[in-house]
Amino acid sequence: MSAVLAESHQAGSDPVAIERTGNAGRASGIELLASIAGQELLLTPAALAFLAGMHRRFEAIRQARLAARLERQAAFDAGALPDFRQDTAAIRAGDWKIATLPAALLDRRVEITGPVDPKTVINALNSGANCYMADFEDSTSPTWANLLAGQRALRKAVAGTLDWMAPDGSKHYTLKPAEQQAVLMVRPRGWHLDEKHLCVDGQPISASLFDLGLFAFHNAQALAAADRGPYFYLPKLQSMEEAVLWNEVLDHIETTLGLAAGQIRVTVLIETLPAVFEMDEILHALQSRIAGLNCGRWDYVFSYLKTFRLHRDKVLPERGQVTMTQPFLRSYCDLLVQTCHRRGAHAMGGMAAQIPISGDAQANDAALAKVRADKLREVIAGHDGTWVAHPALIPLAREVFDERMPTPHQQHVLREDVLVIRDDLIKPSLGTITRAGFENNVEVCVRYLAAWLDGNGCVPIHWLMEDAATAEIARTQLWQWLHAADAGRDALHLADGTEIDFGLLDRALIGLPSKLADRINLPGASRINEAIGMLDRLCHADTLEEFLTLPAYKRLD
Ligand SMILES: CC(=O)SCCNC(=O)CCNC(=O)[C@H](O)C(C)(C)COP(=O)(O)OP(=O)(O)OC[C@H]1O[C@@H](n2cnc3c(N)ncnc32)[C@H](O)[C@@H]1OP(=O)(O)O
Ligand SMILES: O=CC(=O)O
Ligand SMILES: [Mg+2]
Repeated sequence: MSAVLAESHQAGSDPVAIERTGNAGRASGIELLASIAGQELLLTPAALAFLAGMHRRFEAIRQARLAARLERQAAFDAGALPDFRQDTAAIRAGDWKIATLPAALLDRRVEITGPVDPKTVINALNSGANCYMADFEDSTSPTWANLLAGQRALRKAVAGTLDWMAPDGSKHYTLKPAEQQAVLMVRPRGWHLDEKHLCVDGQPISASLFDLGLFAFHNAQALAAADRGPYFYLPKLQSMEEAVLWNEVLDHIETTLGLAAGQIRVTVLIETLPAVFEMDEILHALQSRIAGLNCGRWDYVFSYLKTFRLHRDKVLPERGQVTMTQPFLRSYCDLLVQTCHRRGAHAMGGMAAQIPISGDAQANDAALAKVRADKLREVIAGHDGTWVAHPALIPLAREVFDERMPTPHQQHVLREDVLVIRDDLIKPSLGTITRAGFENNVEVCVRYLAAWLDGNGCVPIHWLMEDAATAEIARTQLWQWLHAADAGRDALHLADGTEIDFGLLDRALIGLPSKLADRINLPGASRINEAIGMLDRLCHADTLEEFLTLPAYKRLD
């Protein structure tokens, strides 16, 4: 084994054949289309061969699953409504449980999430939370540099050697001892995304396989030896079949890397409207390796909007009014808790968008009160744990869960009182669209997109955490409101009676640069005009773009 391989593959023996990049790599079908210093330590020939093997085995199935999404959406666009499946009724009716949970995942009352830069990784692992979800998805802008810096940071964190010096030398960050660290979980990007910098046989590899595969390749054995995983969060699934695909991928990884069957455990985000109708089926498809389901509320609202993009009777009020106490979101959480606990899985709560507000005690108290109310709602509903966006929120979330959940989890709360039917899950919420709500959607979208294009995937805007999922809600609402008048239908109106038309959008976009002019330190300030142009095009397009990050990724790197 070469020095590089010996350094980069902790297991000591290569489980897969080695191929080479460069000219020889092109001959082997593997091409790296970007280069940053030190990447060869992660993208070793063996790691690349491992990723290529997964691509060759699973790419056609991934494409079939993505095509199935479009087919299903075409039916929704034609008027069909999502519902529980008839062909899987036996799975829902059956009496079965998921595999016993590992000790490290029994008590997950507070999970912190955050992007994968070294400082955040250290702060999150040291934060006192039970778990840390290292996020390559909603909160990471997937520049090549961010992805590889993240993989490198996580690899060093698993090895216990990660440290980081603030650029001005003012603080040296080091990890606490392993037993005091949060349990690491990693969230790869979703099935819809490609990783354009790594091509196999002329095709870009799936971003999910790249993120998860590379992490597993370098860390799985060390984590397994410490009985700490590997553990993953799986995002944006839309169907049982997509869970089957994940299960096959994870089986393959276990076999190839010599892990015990079922060593990899996953938590699936239920964050699309179609998936809420297949929760039992998703648990069943991943029965031997699932640990829980999570209410990914922001993408869930985005998915509701997207699914019903052409359903005039399902238009939601402005973003700020679509809170978790709205009946359709309450039903989603209740059904998730009931489903999980019936099967022996954890029912994880989600993320309140409020973050601590520095320099304004009153506003800070109000923000924290909202987070507290959200966590209280979750623990009362029967959730086994929750998410926080910021370390300062951990004590608050822990206090609420400790008080109401004296046991490590509350799987004994079966929620047999819950009776959720299809119509409960698709009921639109009442409310209004105000001028401020419209303009806020425009501002959030532009500022988030600008930050993302600049390599920053999570930013505070007006003291709310904004990431890809929250920005998607703003973007999709704008498109839906603006296109409500298509095909000769009546336009929608703001609460003040103004018709929602493209003039309204134009005025909001034109006014933005001057509104933000004195904020030169805004994340992504130099990309604001580009973001304005993108939002303008996305809103004018006749069809709704599936994901904001698909066209945006073409402009990255
Ligand atoms: C819809 C979804 O998918 S939710 C999941 C995805 N979203 C997330 O994970 C949100 C993660 N949160 C964040 O990225 C950040 O909290 C932000 C961007 C919202 C705010 O960050 P900042 O403006 O840096 O916050 P602030 O200045 O108050 O940070 C104070 C300290 O806490 C740290 N910190 C803030 N958030 C986190 C976090 N999530 N994990 C670890 N450390 C964090 C900062 O690094 C900073 O550390 P330092 O004192 O050592 O310099
Ligand atoms: O990933 C979480 C969400 O709310 O979206
Ligand atoms: Mg999400």
